[in-house]
Amino acid sequence: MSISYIMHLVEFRTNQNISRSHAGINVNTAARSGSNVTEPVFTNNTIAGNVHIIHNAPGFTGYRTSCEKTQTSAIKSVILKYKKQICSEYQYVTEYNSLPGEQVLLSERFTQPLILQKHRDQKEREEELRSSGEDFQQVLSSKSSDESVHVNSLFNVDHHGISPSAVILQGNSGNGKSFTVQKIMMDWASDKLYKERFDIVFHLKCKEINRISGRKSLVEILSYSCSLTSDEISQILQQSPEKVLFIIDGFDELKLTQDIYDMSAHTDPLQKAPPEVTLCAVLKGHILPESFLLVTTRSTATDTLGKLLKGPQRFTEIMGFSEKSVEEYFQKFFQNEELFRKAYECVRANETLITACSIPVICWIICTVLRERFSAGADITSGLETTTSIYVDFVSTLLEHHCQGLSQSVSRLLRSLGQLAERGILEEQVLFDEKMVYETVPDPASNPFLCKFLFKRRIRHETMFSFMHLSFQEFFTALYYISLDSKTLKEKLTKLRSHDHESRYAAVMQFLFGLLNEDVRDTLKRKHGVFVHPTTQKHLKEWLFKMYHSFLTVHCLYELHDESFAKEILNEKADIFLMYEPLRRTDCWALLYCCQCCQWMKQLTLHCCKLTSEKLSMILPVLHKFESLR
Ligand SMILES: Nc1ncnc2c1ncn2[C@@H]1O[C@H](COP(=O)(O)OP(=O)(O)OP(=O)(O)O)[C@@H](O)[C@H]1O
Repeated sequence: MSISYIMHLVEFRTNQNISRSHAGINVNTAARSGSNVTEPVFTNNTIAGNVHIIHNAPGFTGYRTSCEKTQTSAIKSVILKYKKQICSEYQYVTEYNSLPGEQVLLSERFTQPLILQKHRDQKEREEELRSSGEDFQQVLSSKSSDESVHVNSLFNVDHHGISPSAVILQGNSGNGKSFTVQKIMMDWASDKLYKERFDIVFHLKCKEINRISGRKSLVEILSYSCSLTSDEISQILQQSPEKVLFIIDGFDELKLTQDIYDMSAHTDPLQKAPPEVTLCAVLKGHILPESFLLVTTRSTATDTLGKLLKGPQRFTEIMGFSEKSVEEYFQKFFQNEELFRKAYECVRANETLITACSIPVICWIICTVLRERFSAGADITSGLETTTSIYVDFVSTLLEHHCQGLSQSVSRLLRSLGQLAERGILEEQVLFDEKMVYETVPDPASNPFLCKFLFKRRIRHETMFSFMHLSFQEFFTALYYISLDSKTLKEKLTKLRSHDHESRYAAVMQFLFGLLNEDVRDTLKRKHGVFVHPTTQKHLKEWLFKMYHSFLTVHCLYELHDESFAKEILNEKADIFLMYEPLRRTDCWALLYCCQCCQWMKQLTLHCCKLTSEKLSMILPVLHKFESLR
């Protein structure tokens, strides 16, 4: 028998006794029951003879032999090669719409997200979920000043002088966990991060581990996911386990089986077991207890992870982008000052979108659609993509790229989310208890649109769920309403309005019109099997004729983006626009779209702006900008 790598410890096991020794200089052997050791021959790395060998037996603390010293430099060169390989692979990102071979440099995209190192309480959560626009940015920036943490200090000692063995990095879907992991890998491999701290960093993706079949050891699992051979990995793990970092991405996606609780603890990196059992042995600290862990997860699986993971643990959360990071992202994306300014101003003038931009994947969607518009030479004054279309793109992106093995059909999932969202709006809730969620959504843990929180309630924990932001709750309500027949919809809207939720009602109405848009309707039907009920479209349009709320009308028309209908409505209802309500800066796009559709609207708007009440003056700089773009 020969083994191709040096063993630090070799166990020769007989049926009766086990004797251990440290290889290289001092090896004990014993015969199998009833037989002899048949002339074992030890030649450098080769051991011949009728012997049974178990690698890396527990208890090994690391002897440094002269032989090993030469291997240390061999290992160094293996790690160097590994780092080079990581750099060449991780320097690029493949975007969701990339064609084969199309890639973007990570450095041209990556923008520092806001990472907090604390659990927020119920009040703080509610505040984040309900605020929007400038208020929302204030909420974020108040946290960024004193509670934010940089990736390079994730493993630093705390004020008790304790450094964590395992760091949890929680974040909502699309908030940038995998992207941050890619950046950490890239920075480590290029010696910019954790250089002294970790000799080696392994990156394991849970969704890939799910696809591995059969029984596998840790070394085998690692060898599938990186360029190193099993032998190289074994050597590295044995050399200095306390300098090993495992980054495990997407714990929420790991398919856990009963085996992880039933199987006896295994401690050997070469012992085979179902892949999830092997991985959990690493998480629990049974295998390589001295090593370090960074595990990313959505909030829906954080409690399970916390129970499995070895200690001391540290909890951190990716909050997404602050206002400054959104601007930086746009700048990086467009790499052209004029286009960046145009795009950023567009988004800033839309309160809902600028708030949603704290979710990095939304920034990517918006920049991508705007770039397409710009390159097609679209006239910017015709407006940005509608808010609804961006939300639909977001839903499609998460369903297509961030969902593995949904337990139900997409249309059912969306419907159940809509029912939960509606109930929340009627009951004025943004946080839902478990009972309420399980009554409507069958499998909330695997739902990428829901977030889960644990709150301390006296001596217990309480689990609550929410949408990523109140605007998503409003969007999913509208998505549910749009497929109802006109009679039911009418009842629902009446109820919504009578609950005195004027701003919720207005937001749902805007999304409803956005969902009526022809392109959006087509996407929903084609991709997700969601149909607009035939009677509903007619009902909603009729309703708009009767509505006496000038700015809600303008926003609904903008979301619908049907020019001839907009003209018809505006001419019909000219009288309601003679009395302008106070303008907000965020009304610009909708207002300008209507100005485009109807000449008198434009004159009226400019006339009103000349009246310059304090609020009207807020809109002027933006209006002038648009005028100059013409
Ligand atoms: N820090 C960032 N800088 C630039 N873009 C980012 C950043 N974070 C995320 N993105 C963009 O958002 C997209 C989604 O991010 P990512 O895949 O990392 O989310 P995630 O948190 O891992 O989601 P999930 O939990 O669904 O797997 C990325 O493909 C990228 O376009």
